[in-house]
Amino acid sequence: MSTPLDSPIPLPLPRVAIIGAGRVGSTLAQRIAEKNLADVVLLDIVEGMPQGLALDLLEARGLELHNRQIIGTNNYADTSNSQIVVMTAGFPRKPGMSRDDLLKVNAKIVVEAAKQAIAYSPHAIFIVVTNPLDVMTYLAWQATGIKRDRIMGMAGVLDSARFATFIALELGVLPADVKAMVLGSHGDLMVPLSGYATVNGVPITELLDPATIERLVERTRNGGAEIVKLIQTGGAFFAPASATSVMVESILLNQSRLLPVAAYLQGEYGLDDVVIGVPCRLGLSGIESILELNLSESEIKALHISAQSVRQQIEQWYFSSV
Ligand SMILES: NC(=O)C1=CN([C@@H]2O[C@H](COP(=O)(O)OP(=O)(O)OC[C@H]3O[C@@H](n4cnc5c(N)ncnc54)[C@H](O)[C@@H]3O)[C@@H](O)[C@H]2O)C=CC1
Ligand SMILES: O=C([O-])CC(=O)C(=O)O
Repeated sequence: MSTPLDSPIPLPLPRVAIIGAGRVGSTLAQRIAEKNLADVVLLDIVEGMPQGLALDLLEARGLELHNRQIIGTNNYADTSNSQIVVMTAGFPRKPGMSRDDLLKVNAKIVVEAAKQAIAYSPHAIFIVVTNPLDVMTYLAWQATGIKRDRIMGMAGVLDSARFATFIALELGVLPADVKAMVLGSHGDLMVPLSGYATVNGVPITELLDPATIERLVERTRNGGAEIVKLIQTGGAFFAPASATSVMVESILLNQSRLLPVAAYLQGEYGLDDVVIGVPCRLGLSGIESILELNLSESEIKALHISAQSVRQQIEQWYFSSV
């Protein structure tokens, strides 16, 4: 006779749907599978392409020693009951463009795709990656109608990783020893917090002079454009995929990590009805809490200027779409 212990009910494997199987989406699929975090459904409008990428990733499974399922599809029904939906569908910018130049073309794609995805995964947590990031996250939140703790944008983890990289390169220390935090919108008005950047707990203000820190801050603000200018045909995707996978991991493994995440604010930092990067705890329920740091007057001012630019973009979109 079997007991419940003899025949445990198999737990459903976590599933992550990635909408948009381009460079960021497909690299993220690889990261998630190889970190053994979840099964992955890669969806794109281009026929055959996500299926081909999924097959390619499957053929690497035995070599990479994981056993995660990877499905490529053009059909939202295949994304059903995903725990997380990551939105990477849309156009990347080309040299000379700002992220905001993508607003019109990507808004339509993201709104439509978010509506389709939520219909099949009504309990999913959404992570938006498509640019312009903060506005796309706001529009996806509206399109899905889900609570604010279940929707967020990826930008701060990437921008902070870039800031940490430039600090590590400047000082010749291990990147893993550098911790940095970048808040605000994902654009020229982002707010790198130099006072919170440390090398194993030692503030960088003790290690670098103000002019050098300002140079590294400027390089961070320009980090995406620097890569777009070099690649020419699109933007960064390795580090963006890594940054997104860190968020996915913190949610699925309930790590409750404190990460800079684009979140819908309701009064935090004196800001309301806008999406902007702030420190959040990420766990199984999505955004568990938003941490309000004791920022200096100039940092708060910079955050508000950043939020104002996001608001203007949101208004511009609604104005042009009525
Ligand atoms: N938040 C961030 O820090 C970052 C944001 N990005 C943004 O992520 C987006 C994707 O970048 P890449 O992967 O490099 O671009 P990509 O061009 O390589 O991939 C985009 C994919 O979206 C697909 N797509 C377009 N319309 C679609 C629809 N309606 N439904 C499903 N799929 C659709 C395309 O067929 C393409 O495969 C861009 O907007 C880019 O600016 C990229 C890097 C970092
Ligand atoms: O720069 C871009 O267009 C892509 C992006 O957001 C980034 O790499 O930070």
